[in-house]
Amino acid sequence: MGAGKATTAAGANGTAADGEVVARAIDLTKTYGDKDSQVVALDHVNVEFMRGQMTAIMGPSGSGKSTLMHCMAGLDKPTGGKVIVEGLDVSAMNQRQLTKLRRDQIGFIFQSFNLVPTLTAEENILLPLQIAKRPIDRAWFDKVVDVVGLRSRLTHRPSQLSGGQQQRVACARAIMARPSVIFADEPTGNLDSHSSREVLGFLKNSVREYGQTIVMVTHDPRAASYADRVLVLADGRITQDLRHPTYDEILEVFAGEGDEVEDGPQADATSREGAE
Ligand SMILES: Nc1ncnc2c1ncn2[C@@H]1O[C@H](COP(=O)(O)OP(=O)(O)OP(=O)(O)O)[C@@H](O)[C@H]1O
Repeated sequence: MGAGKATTAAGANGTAADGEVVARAIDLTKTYGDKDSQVVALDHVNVEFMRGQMTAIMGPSGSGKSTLMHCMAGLDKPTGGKVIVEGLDVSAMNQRQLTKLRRDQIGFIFQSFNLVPTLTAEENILLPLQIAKRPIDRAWFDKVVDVVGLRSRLTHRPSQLSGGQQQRVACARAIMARPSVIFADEPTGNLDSHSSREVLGFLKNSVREYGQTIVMVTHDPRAASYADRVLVLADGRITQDLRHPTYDEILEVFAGEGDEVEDGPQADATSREGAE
């Protein structure tokens, strides 16, 4: 692991050095199954996510990345410990409170875009606000649409858009409600290198320009190199916490772990341009 000037390893306890905490896990534990066949997906994880930062979560398959994100987002109940988002104890919330939290404070971007096929791009972007009966800030909508470069595609349905364009619609939808934190689960997993760069560039831009907080699970070291911080999970624990690591420093962490991290044509071609 590089420990150069730009890359500050903050130990493996996930405690960030500075800034305002948006979300934190305290002693977070998640087990599946019963005593005889128990799987420890998260093993006493302590981590803080800071406002205005993009954090990538990496690690081998089965290391607990999705479980961590789902617990942080209130989609999954922890077995032990706590999740706090914007000072609210997510782990203690009932279903109604969780629905409100996910509606008001949290944005999601999935690998499979999750757009409504019968709605236009514009309708998809505005849908969560309409469901929540929240007013639509047209000036913000215009800004977001211009940043994602979808102005000429607003009347198109998902089937009439490329994968990258569909994912940019999903990004716009997530950011439209100005959530406290966006959780992205392999947002570039289904995209070619060009579209990946577009989507990552947009996410990075929203962090830089609007102070958006993003937590993104990825297997792609190129995608992770866009992040301000890279957390590495192994066996349900945080084993590395890297600040502004370069692509090479990220690769070094996984050196010798074979096929656990993508370094194929897509990863190779996803340049870091726009990442800094
Ligand atoms: N619903 C479930 N029931 C039982 N075990 C589960 C369940 N969900 C996850 N697990 C187990 O918990 C562990 C962590 O899974 P998780 O999906 O969080 O890993 P991951 O790092 O996201 O993996 P991947 O990169 O393959 O998506 C794995 O051993 C997995 O098999």
